[in-house]
Amino acid sequence: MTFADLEAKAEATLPPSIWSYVAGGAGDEHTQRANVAAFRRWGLVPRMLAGAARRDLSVELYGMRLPTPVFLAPIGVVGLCAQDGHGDLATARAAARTGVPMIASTFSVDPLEGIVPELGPTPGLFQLYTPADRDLAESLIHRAEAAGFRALVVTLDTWVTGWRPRDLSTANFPQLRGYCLANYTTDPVFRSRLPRTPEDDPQAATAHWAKIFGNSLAWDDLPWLRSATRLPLLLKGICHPDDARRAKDAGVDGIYCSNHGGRQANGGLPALDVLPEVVEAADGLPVLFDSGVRSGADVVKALALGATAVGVGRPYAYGLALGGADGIVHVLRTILAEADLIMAVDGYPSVADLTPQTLRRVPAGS
Ligand SMILES: Cc1cc2nc3c(=O)[nH]c(=O)nc-3n(C[C@H](O)[C@H](O)[C@H](O)COP(=O)(O)O)c2cc1C
Ligand SMILES: CC(C)CC(=O)C(=O)O
Repeated sequence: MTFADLEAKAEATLPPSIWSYVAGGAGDEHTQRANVAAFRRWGLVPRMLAGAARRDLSVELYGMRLPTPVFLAPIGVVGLCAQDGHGDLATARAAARTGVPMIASTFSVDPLEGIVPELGPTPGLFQLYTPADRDLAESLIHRAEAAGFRALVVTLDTWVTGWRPRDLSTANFPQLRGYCLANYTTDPVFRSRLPRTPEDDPQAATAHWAKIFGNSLAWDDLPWLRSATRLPLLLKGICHPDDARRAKDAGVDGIYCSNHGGRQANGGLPALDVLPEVVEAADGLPVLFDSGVRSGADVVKALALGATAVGVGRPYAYGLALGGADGIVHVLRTILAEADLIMAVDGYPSVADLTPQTLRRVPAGS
């Protein structure tokens, strides 16, 4: 099915407030739409007789050979899209079945320790929303390491949530909060900060969580962050080449170019449009990318513009809503099959063959 079919079916399936949360974005959602539209301004140029009867879609990331160049972007409280509430476990099972790595959100509904066993040999990465309490941040990081996650992805663009009219009109956030706490109420440091246990006083636990959620990290915090983990460290939300350079200088292992799918700040450039300059500034560091990826053609274009691996976001949440782990597997296989077929037809046998020369700008208005 096409993304439009998937989206329409998910909207018809999910309760309206959950649909608003997942599908919605910041402001009038111009940037969210622009992320998608940006892919249409690039066209792939086919090459003939290029030996693409066999393709190799694998990529290398931190010593891991990934069978495909796609990963599952972190989606907080994705459990809301799952009929049984265990959306993170379903996502991990889909990752296990496809070999597509999963980035688990700090706001997973299933505690992080339960996610890795479901992944089998497929790598899991842990996404951190850095709480203001550093001991708690370190505790989350060390738990993620002990659980077997293979890299730490620190999200920088969501220390405060964006202006999201759909969520504001459904008053979603007060209700969502309670679902964000699984990795906190299981955390010894978080528990030690509360006068009574979260089981005895869930409201106080939620109030404390809300207080520490927002932490605007600064460059000065990077040495601490770097020293807090032995895992490869990536920064998510980098859209400016100077930030990519500075991150590299601070010793990070990877850049994650994303504008959070247009959920945080409206009025921004499409993430795809900033990808080439971020890749150049990253100067050899792996660059993960997401925001607006809806099809196999989109994956191929982001790779051609220099992404090391490409993140699928909303589409898999919709697959989860429609069919649990099977639904996510279906969405991933559809995207991957299309990417593979485009590379076959267009004569690009491997990811390394996809370069900026693979693309031309589509003339305006066509
Ligand atoms: C419902 C929802 C929840 C999200 N939660 C998180 C999160 O917890 N952490 C994070 O770093 N990004 C989060 N994101 C952003 C995604 O990782 C990704 O950047 C975004 O979905 C890409 O845009 P797209 O889905 O339109 O392609 C979330 C996105 C959605 C749609
Ligand atoms: C609970 C939210 C802050 C998770 C998120 O990152 C998002 O909704 O985009």
